[in-house]
Amino acid sequence: MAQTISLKTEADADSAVAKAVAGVIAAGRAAALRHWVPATSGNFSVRIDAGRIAITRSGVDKGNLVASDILIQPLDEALLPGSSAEAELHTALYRQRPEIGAIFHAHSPAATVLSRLALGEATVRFTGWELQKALAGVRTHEAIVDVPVFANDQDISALSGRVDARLAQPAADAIAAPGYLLAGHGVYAWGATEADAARHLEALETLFEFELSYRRFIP
Ligand SMILES: CSCCC(=O)C(=O)COP(=O)(O)O
Ligand SMILES: [Zn+2]
Repeated sequence: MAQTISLKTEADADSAVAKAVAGVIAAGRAAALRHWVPATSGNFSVRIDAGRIAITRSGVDKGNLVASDILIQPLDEALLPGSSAEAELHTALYRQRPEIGAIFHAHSPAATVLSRLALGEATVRFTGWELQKALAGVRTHEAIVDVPVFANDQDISALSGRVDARLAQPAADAIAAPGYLLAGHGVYAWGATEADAARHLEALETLFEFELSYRRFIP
């Protein structure tokens, strides 16, 4: 009996890994179809369990991922060889927020351009858009939703520290979006599940496009 239980537990663990890997592959393909991850940019991760994530290797085409392009990264260990250049931005967030199940990073034109325009404001603030309601916790177009903007940095540990510090102190008068912008670089979005992270990424990308268009008409 004990042997049967142990085999079942191993099978469950294998299936959790396979499900997370499949989720990463699907997220990369979906982003590539939208032209959000040009030239190997972007990185994608899905939580397997409390202590592990599946995450894309560095430098691979995120639109054509195969299982060997994905690493199984323990959250309490050093980054594996071949890790994404930005893996620490994923692992730090998963460690701090157990409710996060997936994190997707893209280099879409709207996120990359708007983040540069908004760097001086430190935040992209949305209000008045019905699509805001696609973001967790937003119930009305009248809500005020903040997306923090950070200066880009090649020192990912330093950047990760700044992201963690700022996300820990959201504005009292706004709802914190499930994502942030890196100026001239792209967007990070997350959710409790892969589907939530995908919806958040799509909603944020579209809201960035709205905002860019809208800003052309206002002084
Ligand atoms: C070619 S884009 C420069 C690196 C980057 O910003 C990115 O998102 C992809 O890096 P990775 O190491 O995860 O492939
Ligand atoms: Zn990037």
